[in-house]
Amino acid sequence: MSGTATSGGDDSRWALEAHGLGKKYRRGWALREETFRIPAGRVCGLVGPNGAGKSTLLGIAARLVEPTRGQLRVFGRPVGDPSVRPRCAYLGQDKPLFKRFTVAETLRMGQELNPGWDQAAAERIVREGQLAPNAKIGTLSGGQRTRVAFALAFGKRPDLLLLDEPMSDLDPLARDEIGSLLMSEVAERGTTVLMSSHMLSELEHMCDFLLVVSDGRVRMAGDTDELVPMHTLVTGVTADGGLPEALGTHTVIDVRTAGRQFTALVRHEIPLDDTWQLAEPSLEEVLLGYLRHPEAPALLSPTAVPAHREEHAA
Ligand SMILES: Nc1ncnc2c1ncn2[C@@H]1O[C@H](COP(=O)(O)OP(=O)(O)OP(=O)(O)O)[C@@H](O)[C@H]1O
Repeated sequence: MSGTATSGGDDSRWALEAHGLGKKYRRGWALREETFRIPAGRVCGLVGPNGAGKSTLLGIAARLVEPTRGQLRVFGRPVGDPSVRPRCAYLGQDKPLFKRFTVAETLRMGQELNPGWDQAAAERIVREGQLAPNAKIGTLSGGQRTRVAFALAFGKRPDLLLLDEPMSDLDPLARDEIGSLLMSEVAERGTTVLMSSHMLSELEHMCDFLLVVSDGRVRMAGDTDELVPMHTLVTGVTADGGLPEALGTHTVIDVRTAGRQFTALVRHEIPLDDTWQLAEPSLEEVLLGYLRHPEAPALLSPTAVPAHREEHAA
């Protein structure tokens, strides 16, 4: 849990707490009045298909998008509270930087705008990418610009880091390096990270909490350590081309068949019949099951469900 939360009291245990949070655009709901929470000090993977509502949620947390309904609390405070902004850093997909600024001028701007600025941390990130301080942002490659944007975000020393597909244009070495940096920030400072990504293997490696969204709805949320063991991969022989009847007493999320053999991802409420071959799935297998079947019943672990809150002060 975070050792950096400063607002005191129980609420600062939760980095984000959404109550009936919704965003409606002209064409419809991007986020459909959802209720969930993310504990402080965790690395939370935000997963979902294109158009699921991930950027919308990150945008609301970064105060770039105004919610239509409900409220979002950050470390126990309403997202619009002036105390919230200095504690958050946001890295969007488009990474807006001033093209005419040099790398050094960009970091200087970060220093001037952020009272808790850590110049050494920001410079280290830039140096490790062999970026010349006098290089103009406009002359950098997409991945190099991403590195500068990361330097700005880390230099701010935020308690909450909001990352929208942060590593999509980094080469494998840079991905690995920035990923390690992220993990050491979390370990050393208790920083909370909410990170959208389509790279399931990367999420498996980095995240200890998950928020899966599809069509604006939360489909799964909670500790990976809680969520994954609630599922079993069941392999057996099909009965008349279908699933054995006995499997029907469980929640079957996804089924794959090859010849007469089936492999089903099952959410088990009671122990499974051990005449089948049973195995614990990987996080990636669980995520793929829920992504393939957004109609599967939602699963929120108790950690991800906020206590009822009467007041809705915005
Ligand atoms: N500014 C906007 N105006 C109108 N509709 C929008 C706007 N931003 C997002 N939407 C719509 O809201 C829905 C959710 O979009 P969002 O960008 O949050 O999805 P996403 O999960 O981040 O997708 P991706 O993985 O492709 O980045 C989509 O249907 C999108 O078209």
